[in-house]
Amino acid sequence: MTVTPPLVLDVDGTLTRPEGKGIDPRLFDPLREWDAPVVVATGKAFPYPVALCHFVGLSELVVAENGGVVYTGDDVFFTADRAAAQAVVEEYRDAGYDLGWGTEDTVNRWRETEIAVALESPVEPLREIAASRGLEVVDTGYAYHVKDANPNKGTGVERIADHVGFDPETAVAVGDSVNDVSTFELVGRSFAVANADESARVAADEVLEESHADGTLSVLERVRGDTG
Ligand SMILES: O=C(O)COP(=O)(O)O
Ligand SMILES: [Mg+2]
Repeated sequence: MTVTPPLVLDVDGTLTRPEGKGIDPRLFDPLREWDAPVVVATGKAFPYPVALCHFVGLSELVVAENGGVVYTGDDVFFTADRAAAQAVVEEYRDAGYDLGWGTEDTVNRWRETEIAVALESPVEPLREIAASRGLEVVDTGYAYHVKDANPNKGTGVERIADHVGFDPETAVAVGDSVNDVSTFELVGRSFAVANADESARVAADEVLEESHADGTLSVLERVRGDTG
């Protein structure tokens, strides 16, 4: 008899299909029917994971903005300040660079605690300006995130686990990039999908043979407890 573990799931590169084809719908039913808490831990702005949970029919247990925003299902916590990141991007813009998202910029529009910059934009000047203001730049493979070094996905998951009442040591995490290292370090068992970056591969207990959502589906098969 095995018990179904809580899950901590990254989104981009982990629940998605390759080549920008969005979330793999084969995950919807197993996640909705998962017999333990499912925490979505992402670098995306807060509304994105909330909407994902809402439309898939999951409880809203959300770490957004790489730990800057945490929703326990009852309370929202903001653990970093957008103003500091905003100052970095103002200086970056003044130096002639662009965030790369176009005029409406829905990537940052609802972002409360950090700012994301497109991978097409030059990263070295961004890193220099961020460092001079005590912030860091995290490259997830999907965007550069200008953020406070302190909160991370792991601190957010810890807060949710405490509130919901599970031991992170019993949880299983799946992810693909450096912003998942903190959750991999927190939980009892961690998996990097085959498309994961070097940091995630090194931090994970196991690197999967399958990539993207195929990898996550294989983890669900393996760790799901007996129902009877
Ligand atoms: O927003 C990003 O850059 C990456 O998002 P993720 O943490 O869900 O992979
Ligand atoms: Mg990811």
